[in-house]
Amino acid sequence: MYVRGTVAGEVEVRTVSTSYGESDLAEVPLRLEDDDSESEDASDQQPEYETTTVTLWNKWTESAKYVEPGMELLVTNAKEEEYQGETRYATTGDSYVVVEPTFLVNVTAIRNWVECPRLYYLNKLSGVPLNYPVVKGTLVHEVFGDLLRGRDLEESIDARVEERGLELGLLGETAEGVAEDVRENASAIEGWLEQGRLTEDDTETTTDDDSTQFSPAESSWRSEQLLISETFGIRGRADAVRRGSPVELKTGKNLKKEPRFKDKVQAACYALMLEEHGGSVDTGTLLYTKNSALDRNEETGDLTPAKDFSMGDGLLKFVVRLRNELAAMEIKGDVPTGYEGSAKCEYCFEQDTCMVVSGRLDQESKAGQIGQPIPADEREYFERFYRAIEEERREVHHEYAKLWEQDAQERADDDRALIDLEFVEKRPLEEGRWELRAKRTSGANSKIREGDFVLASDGHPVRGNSELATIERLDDEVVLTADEPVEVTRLDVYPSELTTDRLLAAMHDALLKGSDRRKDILFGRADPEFDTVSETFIDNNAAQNEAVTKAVGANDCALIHGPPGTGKTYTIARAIRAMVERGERVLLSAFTNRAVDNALEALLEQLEEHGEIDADRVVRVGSESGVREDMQPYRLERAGEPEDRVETLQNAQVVAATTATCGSRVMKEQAFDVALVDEAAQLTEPGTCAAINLAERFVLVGDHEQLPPVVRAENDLTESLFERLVNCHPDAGVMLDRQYRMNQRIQAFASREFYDGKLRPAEPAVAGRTLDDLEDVSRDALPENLQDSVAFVDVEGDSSQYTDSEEAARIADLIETYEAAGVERDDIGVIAPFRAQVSEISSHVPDDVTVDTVDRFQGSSQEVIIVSFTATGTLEGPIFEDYRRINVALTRPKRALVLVGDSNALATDPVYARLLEWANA
Ligand SMILES: Nc1ncnc2c1ncn2[C@@H]1O[C@H](COP(=O)(O)OP(=O)(O)OP(=O)(O)O)[C@@H](O)[C@H]1O
Repeated sequence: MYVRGTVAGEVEVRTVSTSYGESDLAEVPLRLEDDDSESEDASDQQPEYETTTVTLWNKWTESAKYVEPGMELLVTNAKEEEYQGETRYATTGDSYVVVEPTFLVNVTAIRNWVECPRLYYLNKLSGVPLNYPVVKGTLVHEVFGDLLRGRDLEESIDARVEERGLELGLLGETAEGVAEDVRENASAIEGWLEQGRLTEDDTETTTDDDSTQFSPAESSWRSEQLLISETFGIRGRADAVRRGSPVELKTGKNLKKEPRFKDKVQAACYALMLEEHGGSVDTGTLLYTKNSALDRNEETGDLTPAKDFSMGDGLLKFVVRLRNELAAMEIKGDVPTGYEGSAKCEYCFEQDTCMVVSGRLDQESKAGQIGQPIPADEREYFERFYRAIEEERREVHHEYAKLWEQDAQERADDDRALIDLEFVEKRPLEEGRWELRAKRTSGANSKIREGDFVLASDGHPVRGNSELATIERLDDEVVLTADEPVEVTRLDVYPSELTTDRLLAAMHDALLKGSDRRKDILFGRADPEFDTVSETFIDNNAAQNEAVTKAVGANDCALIHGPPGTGKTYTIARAIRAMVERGERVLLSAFTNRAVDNALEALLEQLEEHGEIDADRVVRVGSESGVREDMQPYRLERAGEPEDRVETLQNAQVVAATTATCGSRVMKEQAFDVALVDEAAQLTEPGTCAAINLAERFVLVGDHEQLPPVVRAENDLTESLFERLVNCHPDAGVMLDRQYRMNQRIQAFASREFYDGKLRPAEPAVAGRTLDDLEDVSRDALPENLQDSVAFVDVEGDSSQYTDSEEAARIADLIETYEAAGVERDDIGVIAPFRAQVSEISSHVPDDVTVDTVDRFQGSSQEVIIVSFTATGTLEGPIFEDYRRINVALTRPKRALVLVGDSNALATDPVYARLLEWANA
């Protein structure tokens, strides 16, 4: 049986004499998890939990040593015991003990940890840099996967090397040289597969097409299997699985008979997960691809590339204990010193880095320290943000847990899954991958978008057959590409730690690699300096001109505060043009792809008008699905001849990419004179650092009165660097105060409430905008209350918390009314606070009316905006969470704004009360 609960007190470890001799045991007081958490009164009352004692025997006492009150503990195959009238539990010979099972540890992290816990920590801090061994390793893995899927070796090598043209170019490698290296490694794989075929007969002949090639049989081989364990709190991707057993590929040599211990540990992690999913694993295989390439005269030892080992119970348990040690340390927020393990520092390749990091952060380390620590306030900052980023990581883990904690319908209702798909077909693609098609049986909403990486499964993303797949098309039908032919009936959002990893690396780089001057600015120890620039850049808008002047003249940084519609994009484009004219290399970045493309478009327009640079010197870095159609010609193709690819990037004077992409290995190799970051108020501090780390000076553009950074946890990440610096260095900032969007009456409330009344229409034509300006629209055809540009429609509403069908119905009527007056449907937008209400309204109104949450409307505008407040009774539930959201909603329309809600409910809040007064005026 499973015993699971929260540790309720101190854990005692002692030694006792038993009939088998001396044994260690640990007694853990555990508050058991309630099995019927669905019980009716669960929401009001803290259910009574039962506290019991669980005895962990022998080696499991090692894990008990890390356990602290409050941590979660899971014991499998436990036995029940009666002790003085009380039910207790104890481990058996078949038990596993898992500390914090919802803390999902990556298999590579466990592998690093067993090598040295400090190495694990260092890798986490700095990420994996761009270097040849890493890229070559990836290539060999890709070719291995291709071979397993039956692709021709030479074809695979050529294609894979070409795909990585850009990275190889940055490393100064040639395609031929790399192909040769990969071939050397791959021949070992091919030879071994060939041998396997002869002896094991786990292949079948494919007779389709005109080829009579052998290919590994679907049933016995599988390449790249994604595994997630809900029991052991481990996840990872096995390189391959053969007859249910893990096969790991290592692009190195190993002349011993046995696989390396850390490699065995890695394979054992996969074995644990395969067993959890119903398999029975008794061997693991490590494939050392360098072995067969060695000259037999030079080397002695065991030259066979493939080394099998038997997967013993002891090893599997050891692996779980390692994982427990790591998870417990992370939960406690401790930093490993290296003393936890037995690695010898003098043999470690990372010794120097280790000592430098330890010295700079003044951390205890087995390797010792070198150099002076960074100042105390920077160390405090490091610790604070490290903790915040780790909290964010925990939230990603909770997203994973929802894959099994929520049922399919709950996931669908949460917009995290598309369920009930009808599988249509699987089609092999040329490269050995598969195209999968499925029909949607409902028009349900979800967060899943074209280009996304998702978990495609035949029913359950963790327990069923599932695979990572890319969404190629998403309409009535879903078209996916994947490595394995899953008969997909369900898609789940794939939670990724990539963003978290990159935040950590960006923070690390800012503090440990940033210049002293940069850090003086970031920590408020020095004031930003500006050169005098006398040129006039924009002659019809003084604030914009000042902003460009500051951006161009800044030695350190400039901050442009741009309320809605004030020409941020235009100003950015003008500033970049001026920088380019001065011969500077510029990074153009933003939180979203959309903002990057908008700014790029505005820049290209300006450059074209002034014939200043040829468009070849502008490069957009991003994925094919991320970059807007009309910007595709500027997108940097990664595949190709290495030298040519790298030249295209290095020659670019303007490089445009999202801040997330700025944290990629390729972008981290780039250097710029200046980084200009749009949507900076929506970025966390480390998120902003990812971009500004790459440049000598920086310009941030944003509006901290609109949406804050998107983070899952409530902590230091919720305030943007932009906002902090605006307060810390007011002289470096300029506020754009003339808006080109809203008619006078619409902007009045937002200006007064959020911008000290400073926001004004840029021109009389803007101030006097009405629906009458639109072709074939007459306001006279509207009922009187809608003739004004701002109207309030009072709806009592229903009592549901996240939806309001009465409001939805009234909104559908309003849309009809506007249509009757000549307004086009696609000129109308509807904003609601919750996704549930978005769905509700969508089901009432025609498809071509955009209905969405505030988040999706940020950065765009519309002729008519209707806002659904979805609140009745008291305003206890968060309607728009915070006022910044309502600011965004109110500042989207150009000509008409209609607020729909329950006036009695709204009047209970002072800001909404003022809003009502304005709307009803
Ligand atoms: N100085 C200017 N003179 C004339 N038109 C301008 C000027 N500045 C901006 N505009 C116009 O105002 C409109 C809004 O500008 P832009 O798109 O740059 O705004 P924004 O601040 O980026 O908007 P958002 O708040 O949506 O991010 C555009 O049509 C732009 O051409």
